[in-house]
Amino acid sequence: MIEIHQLTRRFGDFCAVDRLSFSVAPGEILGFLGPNGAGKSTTMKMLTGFLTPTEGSVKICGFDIEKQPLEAKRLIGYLPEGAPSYNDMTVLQFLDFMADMRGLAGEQKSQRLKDVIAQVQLDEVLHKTVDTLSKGFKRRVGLAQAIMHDPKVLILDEPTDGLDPNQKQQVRELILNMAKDKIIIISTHILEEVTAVCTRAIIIAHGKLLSDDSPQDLLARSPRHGAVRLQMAHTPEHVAALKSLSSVRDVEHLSAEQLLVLPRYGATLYADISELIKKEKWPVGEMFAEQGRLDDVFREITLRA
Ligand SMILES: Nc1ncnc2c1ncn2[C@@H]1O[C@H](COP(=O)(O)OP(=O)(O)OP(=O)(O)O)[C@@H](O)[C@H]1O
Repeated sequence: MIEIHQLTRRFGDFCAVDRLSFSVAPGEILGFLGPNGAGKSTTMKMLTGFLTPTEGSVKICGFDIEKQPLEAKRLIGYLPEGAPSYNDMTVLQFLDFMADMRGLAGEQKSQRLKDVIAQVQLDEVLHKTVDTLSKGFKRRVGLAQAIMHDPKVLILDEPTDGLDPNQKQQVRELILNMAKDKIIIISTHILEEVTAVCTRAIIIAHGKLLSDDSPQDLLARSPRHGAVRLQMAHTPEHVAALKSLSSVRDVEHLSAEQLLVLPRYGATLYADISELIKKEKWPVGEMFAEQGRLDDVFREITLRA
């Protein structure tokens, strides 16, 4: 369990993180979201003991990060923002060094190095120095050092930043495969990351917690959630007939061939519209149920703050 209580960080008069409190349990993959400058990295740095809070506390599996830093840090793997340091080491030298730092030795160390290099797919760059790597490979080296000691807690600051779409997919699969009994916190402003890997999402802005929900519940707050898109050449009569259904809140004209039918709060449209189409024998090409858009919800929550 991670327990965060009233966590606050000020830089002079400026409050970057403002009394955040939340807990994360094993098995959860928490997406930590917020616009630029919201306080995500500052929070990650305090969770991992890199930055001292002005007020509040962080407990990692019962160990206070300030009072019992060694016990707490042993349990954490951290991928910070940006790239790993030690630029003049080769990837292999760097990972070997990190394995030593984490107390691995002998056969256990060799096996773990082999496994991590395979998991993060670093074979082709093992003998290149870190400073010559592309941004994507630097992120992957950072990820490899974070998981080296198979930590109970993984804190990843923008883990897929700079990766191409294939690498993003691989890293997300890796995170999902590791998640079983770990606590994983991912800071991101990429909303697709949340639906792809997270079981829960916290949204912050100006250092304050604004929302704490499952990705599904967040999506359900989208004005488009449950809307139905109809592919059909339409007339004002079609629109009027749709609007007369009690489950319909509004009908948006997307193009001459497409209508978006929005539901009243809590209503389900699909069956009502199907029935109308069948009864009136409308020439509908396709009909899609919309899931909603996380970026609409994110904008609504963070712009209101
Ligand atoms: N050492 C510092 N001194 C002064 N201000 C700082 C310091 N570190 C961070 N800040 C400020 O605190 C705020 C939060 O920064 P932080 O890096 O935590 O945001 P973020 O949510 O991670 O943003 P991004 O998505 O852009 O990485 C910003 O306004 C930043 O300028």
